[in-house]
Amino acid sequence: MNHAASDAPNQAASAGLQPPPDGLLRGASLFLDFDGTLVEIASRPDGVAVDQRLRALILRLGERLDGRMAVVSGRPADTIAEYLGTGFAISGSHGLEMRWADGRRDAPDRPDGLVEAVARLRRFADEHAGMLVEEKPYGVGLHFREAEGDRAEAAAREISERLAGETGMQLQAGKKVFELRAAGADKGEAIAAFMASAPFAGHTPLFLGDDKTDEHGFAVVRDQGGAGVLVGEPRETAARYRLDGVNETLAWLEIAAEAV
Ligand SMILES: O=P(O)(O)OC[C@H]1O[C@H](O[C@H]2O[C@H](CO)[C@@H](O)[C@H](O)[C@H]2O)[C@H](O)[C@@H](O)[C@@H]1O
Repeated sequence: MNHAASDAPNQAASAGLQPPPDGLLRGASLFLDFDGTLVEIASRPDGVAVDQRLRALILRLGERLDGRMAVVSGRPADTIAEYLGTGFAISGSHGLEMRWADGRRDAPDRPDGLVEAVARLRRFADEHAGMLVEEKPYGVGLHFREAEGDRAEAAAREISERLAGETGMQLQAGKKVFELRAAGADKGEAIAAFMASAPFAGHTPLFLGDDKTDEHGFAVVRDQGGAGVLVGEPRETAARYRLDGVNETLAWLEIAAEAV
Protein backbone atom coordinates (compact mmCIF):
# COMPACT_ATOMS: atom_id res chain seq x y z
CA MET A 1 0.00 0.00 0.00
CA ASN A 2 1.25 3.49 -0.74
CA HIS A 3 0.81 5.98 2.01
CA ALA A 4 2.01 9.52 2.53
CA ALA A 5 4.68 9.96 5.20
CA SER A 6 2.69 12.73 6.87
CA ASP A 7 0.44 10.16 8.57
CA ALA A 8 2.50 10.14 11.78
CA PRO A 9 0.26 9.48 14.81
CA ASN A 10 -0.23 11.27 18.14
CA GLN A 11 0.33 14.84 17.08
CA ALA A 12 -0.90 17.83 19.07
CA ALA A 13 -1.13 21.53 18.31
CA SER A 14 2.20 23.33 18.66
CA ALA A 15 0.89 26.87 19.20
CA GLY A 16 2.16 27.04 22.79
CA LEU A 17 5.50 25.31 22.26
CA GLN A 18 8.52 27.12 23.68
CA PRO A 19 12.12 27.17 22.40
CA PRO A 20 14.24 24.36 23.87
CA PRO A 21 16.32 25.13 26.97
CA ASP A 22 20.02 25.80 26.33
CA GLY A 23 21.08 22.76 28.38
CA LEU A 24 19.08 20.26 26.34
CA LEU A 25 22.11 18.84 24.49
CA ARG A 26 23.77 17.71 27.73
CA GLY A 27 23.86 13.90 27.61
CA ALA A 28 21.91 13.87 24.34
CA SER A 29 22.13 12.04 21.04
CA LEU A 30 21.36 14.68 18.43
CA PHE A 31 19.58 14.12 15.10
CA LEU A 32 19.28 16.94 12.59
CA ASP A 33 17.16 17.34 9.49
CA PHE A 34 18.83 19.34 6.68
CA ASP A 35 16.50 21.35 4.36
CA GLY A 36 14.44 23.91 6.24
CA THR A 37 16.28 23.15 9.50
CA LEU A 38 20.00 23.73 8.86
CA VAL A 39 19.61 25.56 5.54
CA GLU A 40 16.90 27.88 4.26
CA ILE A 41 14.51 26.52 1.64
CA ALA A 42 15.65 27.61 -1.85
CA SER A 43 13.82 27.75 -5.14
CA ARG A 44 15.65 24.64 -6.41
CA PRO A 45 17.23 21.62 -4.65
CA ASP A 46 20.72 22.66 -5.81
CA GLY A 47 20.18 26.26 -4.69
CA VAL A 48 20.74 25.82 -0.95
CA ALA A 49 23.54 27.79 0.69
CA VAL A 50 25.94 25.98 3.01
CA ASP A 51 28.50 28.31 4.54
CA GLN A 52 31.53 27.94 6.77
CA ARG A 53 29.46 28.78 9.85
CA LEU A 54 27.30 25.70 9.31
CA ARG A 55 30.22 23.39 8.55
CA ALA A 56 32.02 24.61 11.68
CA LEU A 57 28.86 24.09 13.75
CA ILE A 58 28.48 20.51 12.55
CA LEU A 59 32.12 19.77 13.47
CA ARG A 60 31.69 21.41 16.88
CA LEU A 61 28.51 19.50 17.68
CA GLY A 62 30.18 16.21 16.79
CA GLU A 63 33.11 17.03 19.07
CA ARG A 64 31.01 18.25 21.97
CA LEU A 65 28.69 15.24 21.79
CA ASP A 66 31.50 12.69 21.37
CA GLY A 67 30.15 11.64 17.98
CA ARG A 68 26.49 11.36 19.04
CA MET A 69 25.22 13.47 16.14
CA ALA A 70 23.64 12.42 12.86
CA VAL A 71 22.03 14.24 9.95
CA VAL A 72 18.76 12.55 8.93
CA SER A 73 17.60 13.80 5.55
CA GLY A 74 15.42 13.05 2.57
CA ARG A 75 18.41 13.80 0.39
CA PRO A 76 20.88 11.08 -0.60
CA ALA A 77 23.58 10.47 2.05
CA ASP A 78 26.29 11.35 -0.50
CA THR A 79 24.68 14.75 -1.10
CA ILE A 80 24.66 15.52 2.63
CA ALA A 81 28.35 14.53 2.81
CA GLU A 82 29.14 16.83 -0.13
CA TYR A 83 27.45 19.75 1.62
CA LEU A 84 28.54 19.17 5.22
CA GLY A 85 31.60 16.89 5.10
CA THR A 86 32.12 13.44 6.61
CA GLY A 87 33.15 11.95 9.96
CA PHE A 88 29.62 11.93 11.37
CA ALA A 89 26.63 9.62 10.88
CA ILE A 90 24.11 10.26 8.11
CA SER A 91 20.77 8.72 7.20
CA GLY A 92 19.77 9.65 3.67
CA SER A 93 16.80 9.09 1.36
CA HIS A 94 14.16 9.36 4.12
CA GLY A 95 15.65 6.60 6.27
CA LEU A 96 16.51 4.19 3.45
CA GLU A 97 20.27 4.79 3.60
CA MET A 98 22.29 4.44 6.81
CA ARG A 99 25.91 5.56 7.04
CA TRP A 100 27.83 5.42 10.31
CA ALA A 101 30.69 7.77 11.19
CA ASP A 102 33.27 5.03 10.57
CA GLY A 103 32.08 4.63 6.97
CA ARG A 104 29.90 1.49 7.37
CA ARG A 105 26.84 1.72 5.13
CA ASP A 106 23.47 0.04 4.65
CA ALA A 107 21.30 0.75 1.63
CA PRO A 108 18.45 -1.05 -0.13
CA ASP A 109 18.27 -2.20 -3.74
CA ARG A 110 17.17 0.41 -6.24
CA PRO A 111 13.39 0.18 -6.49
CA ASP A 112 11.88 -1.58 -9.49
CA GLY A 113 10.13 1.03 -11.52
CA LEU A 114 12.52 3.89 -10.72
CA VAL A 115 13.90 4.13 -14.26
CA GLU A 116 10.38 4.15 -15.70
CA ALA A 117 9.19 6.71 -13.13
CA VAL A 118 12.10 9.06 -13.89
CA ALA A 119 11.48 8.83 -17.64
CA ARG A 120 7.75 9.51 -17.26
CA LEU A 121 8.32 12.43 -14.87
CA ARG A 122 10.92 13.94 -17.20
CA ARG A 123 8.42 13.82 -20.07
CA PHE A 124 5.80 15.38 -17.78
CA ALA A 125 8.22 18.17 -16.72
CA ASP A 126 9.09 18.88 -20.35
CA GLU A 127 5.40 19.57 -20.96
CA HIS A 128 4.74 21.61 -17.76
CA ALA A 129 6.69 24.83 -17.24
CA GLY A 130 8.43 25.21 -13.88
CA MET A 131 8.32 21.50 -12.94
CA LEU A 132 11.70 20.08 -11.94
CA VAL A 133 12.71 16.41 -11.66
CA GLU A 134 15.27 15.47 -8.99
CA GLU A 135 16.71 12.01 -9.59
CA LYS A 136 18.04 10.25 -6.49
CA PRO A 137 19.52 6.77 -5.97
CA TYR A 138 16.40 5.34 -4.32
CA GLY A 139 13.72 7.69 -5.55
CA VAL A 140 12.75 10.69 -7.62
CA GLY A 141 11.23 14.03 -6.70
CA LEU A 142 8.84 16.10 -8.79
CA HIS A 143 9.26 19.71 -7.59
CA PHE A 144 6.55 22.27 -8.41
CA ARG A 145 7.90 25.25 -6.39
CA GLU A 146 8.61 27.24 -9.55
CA ALA A 147 5.51 26.20 -11.47
CA GLU A 148 2.82 28.85 -11.77
CA GLY A 149 -0.94 28.46 -11.55
CA ASP A 150 -3.43 26.76 -9.25
CA ARG A 151 -3.32 23.51 -11.20
CA ALA A 152 0.42 22.87 -10.77
CA GLU A 153 0.20 21.03 -7.43
CA ALA A 154 -2.85 19.05 -8.51
CA ALA A 155 -1.20 18.02 -11.77
CA ALA A 156 2.01 17.01 -9.97
CA ARG A 157 0.02 15.02 -7.42
CA GLU A 158 -2.01 13.32 -10.13
CA ILE A 159 0.94 11.94 -12.08
CA SER A 160 2.82 11.04 -8.89
CA GLU A 161 -0.14 9.07 -7.53
CA ARG A 162 -0.58 7.32 -10.86
CA LEU A 163 3.10 6.33 -10.96
CA ALA A 164 3.03 5.17 -7.33
CA GLY A 165 0.14 2.89 -8.21
CA GLU A 166 1.85 1.55 -11.32
CA THR A 167 5.34 1.05 -9.87
CA GLY A 168 4.56 0.14 -6.24
CA MET A 169 6.88 2.89 -5.06
CA GLN A 170 5.91 4.92 -1.99
CA LEU A 171 4.49 8.38 -2.55
CA GLN A 172 5.73 11.01 -0.12
CA ALA A 173 4.58 14.61 -0.08
CA GLY A 174 7.06 17.27 1.06
CA LYS A 175 7.44 21.02 0.70
CA LYS A 176 6.34 21.79 -2.88
CA VAL A 177 7.44 18.31 -3.93
CA PHE A 178 6.02 14.83 -4.47
CA GLU A 179 8.58 12.08 -4.13
CA LEU A 180 8.39 8.48 -5.28
CA ARG A 181 10.78 6.26 -3.38
CA ALA A 182 11.50 2.74 -2.26
CA ALA A 183 9.14 1.76 0.55
CA GLY A 184 10.25 0.28 3.84
CA ALA A 185 11.78 3.02 5.99
CA ASP A 186 11.22 6.47 7.41
CA LYS A 187 13.20 8.94 9.51
CA GLY A 188 11.81 7.49 12.74
CA GLU A 189 13.16 4.04 11.88
CA ALA A 190 16.54 5.54 11.00
CA ILE A 191 16.74 7.33 14.36
CA ALA A 192 15.70 4.14 16.17
CA ALA A 193 18.45 2.22 14.34
CA PHE A 194 21.08 4.78 15.33
CA MET A 195 19.76 4.76 18.92
CA ALA A 196 20.25 0.98 19.09
CA SER A 197 23.98 1.29 18.43
CA ALA A 198 27.10 3.06 19.71
CA PRO A 199 27.74 5.88 20.33
CA PHE A 200 24.06 6.94 20.41
CA ALA A 201 22.60 4.18 22.64
CA GLY A 202 21.92 5.07 26.26
CA HIS A 203 21.60 8.81 25.63
CA THR A 204 18.51 11.00 25.32
CA PRO A 205 17.48 11.47 21.67
CA LEU A 206 16.68 14.90 20.26
CA PHE A 207 15.52 15.53 16.73
CA LEU A 208 15.23 18.92 15.01
CA GLY A 209 13.14 19.08 11.85
CA ASP A 210 10.70 21.24 9.94
CA ASP A 211 8.69 19.09 7.56
CA LYS A 212 5.70 16.80 8.00
CA THR A 213 8.05 13.98 6.97
CA ASP A 214 9.96 14.66 10.19
CA GLU A 215 6.99 13.70 12.37
CA HIS A 216 8.01 10.02 12.41
CA GLY A 217 11.30 11.14 13.93
CA PHE A 218 9.56 13.35 16.50
CA ALA A 219 7.36 10.42 17.55
CA VAL A 220 10.33 8.06 17.97
CA VAL A 221 12.41 10.45 20.08
CA ARG A 222 9.36 11.23 22.24
CA ASP A 223 8.68 7.51 22.75
CA GLN A 224 12.32 6.98 23.76
CA GLY A 225 12.13 9.69 26.45
CA GLY A 226 13.61 12.48 24.34
CA ALA A 227 12.13 15.41 22.48
CA GLY A 228 11.49 16.80 19.04
CA VAL A 229 12.06 20.42 18.10
CA LEU A 230 9.80 21.75 15.36
CA VAL A 231 11.52 24.37 13.19
CA GLY A 232 9.07 26.83 11.63
CA GLU A 233 5.43 27.84 11.92
CA PRO A 234 3.19 26.23 14.58
CA ARG A 235 1.22 23.20 13.39
CA GLU A 236 0.03 19.82 14.58
CA THR A 237 3.17 18.03 15.72
CA ALA A 238 4.65 15.38 18.00
CA ALA A 239 7.51 17.78 18.82
CA ARG A 240 7.85 19.23 22.33
CA TYR A 241 9.66 22.47 21.49
CA ARG A 242 9.65 24.95 18.62
CA LEU A 243 12.11 27.35 17.02
CA ASP A 244 10.98 29.99 14.53
CA GLY A 245 13.31 29.16 11.64
CA VAL A 246 16.77 28.27 10.38
CA ASN A 247 18.51 31.33 11.86
CA GLU A 248 17.05 30.68 15.31
CA THR A 249 18.00 27.01 15.02
CA LEU A 250 21.65 27.69 14.15
CA ALA A 251 21.89 30.25 16.94
CA TRP A 252 20.36 27.85 19.47
CA LEU A 253 22.65 24.98 18.39
CA GLU A 254 25.71 27.22 18.77
CA ILE A 255 24.71 28.18 22.32
CA ALA A 256 23.57 24.69 23.28
CA ALA A 257 26.83 23.13 22.02
CA GLU A 258 28.80 25.22 24.49
CA ALA A 259 26.41 24.32 27.32
CA VAL A 260 27.09 20.55 26.97
O1 LIG B 1 14.70 15.78 4.90
P1 LIG B 1 15.24 17.06 4.38
O2 LIG B 1 16.71 17.23 4.61
O3 LIG B 1 14.45 18.24 4.87
O4 LIG B 1 15.05 16.99 2.79
C1 LIG B 1 13.72 17.00 2.25
C2 LIG B 1 13.79 17.33 0.77
O5 LIG B 1 14.52 18.56 0.67
C3 LIG B 1 14.81 19.05 -0.64
O6 LIG B 1 13.64 19.63 -1.18
C4 LIG B 1 13.21 20.75 -0.42
O7 LIG B 1 14.24 21.76 -0.39
C5 LIG B 1 14.56 22.35 -1.66
C6 LIG B 1 15.72 23.31 -1.44
O8 LIG B 1 15.43 24.24 -0.45
C7 LIG B 1 13.32 23.07 -2.21
O9 LIG B 1 13.60 23.66 -3.48
C8 LIG B 1 12.16 22.06 -2.33
O10 LIG B 1 10.98 22.72 -2.71
C9 LIG B 1 11.93 21.34 -1.00
O11 LIG B 1 10.98 20.30 -1.14
C10 LIG B 1 15.39 17.98 -1.54
O12 LIG B 1 15.43 18.47 -2.86
C11 LIG B 1 14.66 16.67 -1.47
O13 LIG B 1 15.42 15.66 -2.15
C12 LIG B 1 14.53 16.24 0.00
O14 LIG B 1 13.83 15.01 0.09
